[in-house]
Amino acid sequence: MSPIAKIIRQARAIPVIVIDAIEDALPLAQALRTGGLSSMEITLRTAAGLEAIKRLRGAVDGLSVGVGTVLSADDLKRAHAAGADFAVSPGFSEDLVKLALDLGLPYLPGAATPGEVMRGRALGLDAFKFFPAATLGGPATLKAWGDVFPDNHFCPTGGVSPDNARDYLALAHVAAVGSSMPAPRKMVQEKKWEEIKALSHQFVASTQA
Ligand SMILES: O=C(O)C(=O)C[C@H](O)[C@H](O)COP(=O)(O)O
Repeated sequence: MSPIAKIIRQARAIPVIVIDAIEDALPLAQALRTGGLSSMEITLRTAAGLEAIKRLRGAVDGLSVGVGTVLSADDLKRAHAAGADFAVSPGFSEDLVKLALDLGLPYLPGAATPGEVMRGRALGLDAFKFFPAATLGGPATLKAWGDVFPDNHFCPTGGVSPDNARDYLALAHVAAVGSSMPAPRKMVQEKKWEEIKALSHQFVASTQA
């Protein structure tokens, strides 16, 4: 199993974070961790994302900090330099896969079709983000993928909630689920750390058997 497959299998529940204010990084990370989460994916959708990754490097015990919305080689290089533990893209790019391998950065590209999974496998990958999961057919699509890619590890993201997380995780090749549910952007902006802690608990509970 590759390092990224191990990371997502261990995490099981991955919160996808959009952060606007850098001073929110630490209290947010602490709320997620206290809520039982062991990883977070900080997207590069905002300027504060990269700085948040830098600040959180090794800052919260037991919390691995990944980077999300990696769209370019530059994104990947900057995230690596910032100390990201892993990187995630919404889609598939051979160039990014090769760069991540060169950098030695555990990398989870998105896959929306079996063809993309096959291209990733050809480069030695064994783990993929299935995005956007709900609109691509949800657990039913991943069940069909499991018949042909039983040795791969998937992280469905997009429309995942405590109501359907178990439907995904019941599939052996689903290693983890990703969701913005534990820390909605507005709630982070309003610094509602107690609510985020409670939602994190709820998200974690929904991923347990
Ligand atoms: O930013 C990225 O790199 C993405 O891939 C998108 C996020 O993973 C989804 O937006 C989360 O989806 P929701 O949990 O339905 O809000």
